[in-house]
Amino acid sequence: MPKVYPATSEVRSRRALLSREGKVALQVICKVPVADEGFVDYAVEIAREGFKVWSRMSGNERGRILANAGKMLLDAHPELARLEVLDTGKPLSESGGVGADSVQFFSGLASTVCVSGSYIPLGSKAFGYTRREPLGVCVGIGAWNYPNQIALWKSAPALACGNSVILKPSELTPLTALRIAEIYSEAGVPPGVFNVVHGDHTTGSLLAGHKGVRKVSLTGSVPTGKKIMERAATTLKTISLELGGKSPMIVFNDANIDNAVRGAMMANFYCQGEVCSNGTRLLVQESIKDDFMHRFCELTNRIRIGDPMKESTQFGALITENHMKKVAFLAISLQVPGLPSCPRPQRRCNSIRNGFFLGPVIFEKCTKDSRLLKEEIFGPVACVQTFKTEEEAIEMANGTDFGLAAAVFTNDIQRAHRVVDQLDAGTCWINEYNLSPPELPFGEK
Ligand SMILES: NC(=O)c1ccc[n+]([C@@H]2O[C@H](COP(=O)([O-])OP(=O)(O)OC[C@H]3O[C@@H](n4cnc5c(N)ncnc54)[C@H](O)[C@@H]3O)[C@@H](O)[C@H]2O)c1
Ligand SMILES: C[N+](C)(C)CCCC=O
Repeated sequence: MPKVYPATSEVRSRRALLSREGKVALQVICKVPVADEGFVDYAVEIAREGFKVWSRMSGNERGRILANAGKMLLDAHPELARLEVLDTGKPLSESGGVGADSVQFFSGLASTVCVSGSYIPLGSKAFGYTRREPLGVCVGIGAWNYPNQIALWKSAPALACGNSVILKPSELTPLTALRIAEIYSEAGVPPGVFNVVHGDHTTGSLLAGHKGVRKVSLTGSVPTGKKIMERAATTLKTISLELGGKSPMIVFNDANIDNAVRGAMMANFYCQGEVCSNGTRLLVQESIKDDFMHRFCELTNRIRIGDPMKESTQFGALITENHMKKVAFLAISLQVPGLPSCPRPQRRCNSIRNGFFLGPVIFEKCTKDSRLLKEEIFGPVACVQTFKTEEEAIEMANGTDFGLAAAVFTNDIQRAHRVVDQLDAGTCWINEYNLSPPELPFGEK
């Protein structure tokens, strides 16, 4: 059975969008416990027991179980997608699915490079060897925008290598982790190996500082990353941080403009703009700016905003009222120095009374030091700037404290690779945006 901890005295409720007979309403959909210190200790103890069993199995045995889980997760796609819509408010067409492929991919690696070491000859009389060993209990702490994907991207490689996992999903999106735990368990993952602990920053902090935990992997904001780094340092545990971004997308005048506009849509308005790697700083070469803006605004104004449970919806609700207010402040109140080019910054979708809907916004007159160009907004707000030369584009692209992702749109393949080589970003795409198959690493530089 998956380890689901019993309710504590403190209970947090969750309001979410429910779709009934075409009407969208805000309702409490579940209550989850917030794990306190006692529960965190309990979870770590259970995970250590699970580790003893799992780490002693051969990579091949683990791989077989994970392959089974990967298939079951794929089959459960419709259900996981629906749960993710309930949790997040993002459209069904953009939910779930992403993640099962990661479990399938890592299942295939479980008995290969993940676990093999090297043989080192030391003359004729001796040799040395290295071993790759699992760490022990690994903690995954998740953000709310991709709950399925985060749970699976974190657990798949850790489990393939023989670690046990404690996942703490975001307190805003608790649902899918529990179903994923059930599926892992049904697929044959032994008790204590994949565990879910619910809670907020207090629970996350307890896990990050726990002496029985060997590694923490966070997907979240930069401030949280700094706090986790501090907490993890108290026990010298290793960490992986997947944090925020303010990524550039460069469009040169020789690019296929329709493809660049498609890329800009994907890089800004997919998942209501709540994507870490989004290319929210659109750098467009001056000579094609008018054409680009015309087509970009036209497509943006055609986005179908609405009930996230409807297959035809392309743009759902933001995660919480507070988040919507923050995005709206930046997108509506902070119109410095001009009005948005694409006039769609309405607070709510007209056809939906409830829910935190905020239409897409495109700014094209941002001054260099505008907050719009510096801060991660994490909502449907795109900023367009122009450049004259390749050198200028590279300088503008690198003018950020973040370094998560970037893209270059051009038909000149030599220029594409030359520019990518000079970009300070962890993931760079050419004539594409936000592709992230499991075969490729994803993350900060
Ligand atoms: N790089 C990536 O792969 C990636 C992917 C998705 C989201 N993100 C980033 O996540 C952010 C949005 O997500 P969010 O609002 O949930 O982020 P957040 O940092 O507020 O919270 C993330 C997780 O950390 C926990 N947490 C918060 N404070 C903590 C603390 N002091 N100690 C331990 N745990 C703590 C939360 O409970 C949550 O589970 C954005 O900045 C976005 O760019 C990054
Ligand atoms: C799969 N995407 C779209 C690249 C999202 C990765 C996670 C970032 O928020």
